Amino acid sequence: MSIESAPTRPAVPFTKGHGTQNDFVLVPDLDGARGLTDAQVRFLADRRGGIGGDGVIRVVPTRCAEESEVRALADEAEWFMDYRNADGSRAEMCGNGTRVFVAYLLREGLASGPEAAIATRAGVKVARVSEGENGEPSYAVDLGPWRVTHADTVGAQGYDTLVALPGLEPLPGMSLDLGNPHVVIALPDTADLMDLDLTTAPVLNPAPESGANVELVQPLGPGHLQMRVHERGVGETRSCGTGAAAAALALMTWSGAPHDNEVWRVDVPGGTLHVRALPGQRVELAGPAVLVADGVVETPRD
Ligand SMILES: N[C@@H](CCC[C@H](N)C(=O)O)C(=O)O
Repeated sequence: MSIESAPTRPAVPFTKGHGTQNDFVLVPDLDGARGLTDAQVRFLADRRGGIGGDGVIRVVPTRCAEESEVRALADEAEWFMDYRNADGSRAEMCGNGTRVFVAYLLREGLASGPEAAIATRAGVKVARVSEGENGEPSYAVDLGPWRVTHADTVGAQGYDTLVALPGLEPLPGMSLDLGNPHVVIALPDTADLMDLDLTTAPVLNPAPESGANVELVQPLGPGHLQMRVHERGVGETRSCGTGAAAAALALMTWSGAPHDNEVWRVDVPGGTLHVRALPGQRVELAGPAVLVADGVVETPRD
């Protein structure tokens, strides 16, 4: 095949952004005509052959979403965060992604703020932007309802899963639903969180049907914890917003029950997040969002 006759590769505009270094490639699809194949998502997320990110977010009108349950949200939220993990799989929610998505909408004049409602596969989420302590914008997102997944079967401590990690005895974990699935494990004081090998996925027993994001946590003091995470569809990431919320809620639950408006600081390798237990079994996540670059990339077709 001559170079002249090589098929053209679709040119895709993108913005690279991150929230506490959980990084995303955002692709505007403002009339819903573009779509993204799994291969295009994997290419965009590829750190060597593509742009690089833990996830890919298509910015698309809610009325153009493929899923009818999402289209039904169009009256409440104009824009849909079509979230895909780096392996191409679809996720219901991404806490850090919601902040970056709203930062993008505001920058592009697609929303006016200070409050913006966005559609996700786990319902409508409302974000409020304000000036953070460092003078940079801070985004607080009502992540909506949460629950301990196996509430009917759990023991007094709420453990329902055993988690195997390289070099450690199996540890008990608690499953939580934040729109997407999480298993939170409190590490013993004797284990060094930073030393854990998360290059392979922790093995869960029983294995959840749709997989899970796994958070390893250690309390650092009252209302303060540190966490590492292995994300479903990605691998270890430097932060996970819904994971930070799950971790804080698990610790609140283990020490009784969350109090209304109780706030926890969550330190992750990529920065710091704050989690607030809202009245009515809801939860809020607050943190930064940064847009770092814009460009156009030629992608494979499929
Ligand atoms: N990083 C995200 C979660 C992204 C989706 C997750 N990997 C899943 O498959 O559920 C966050 O900030 O919440």
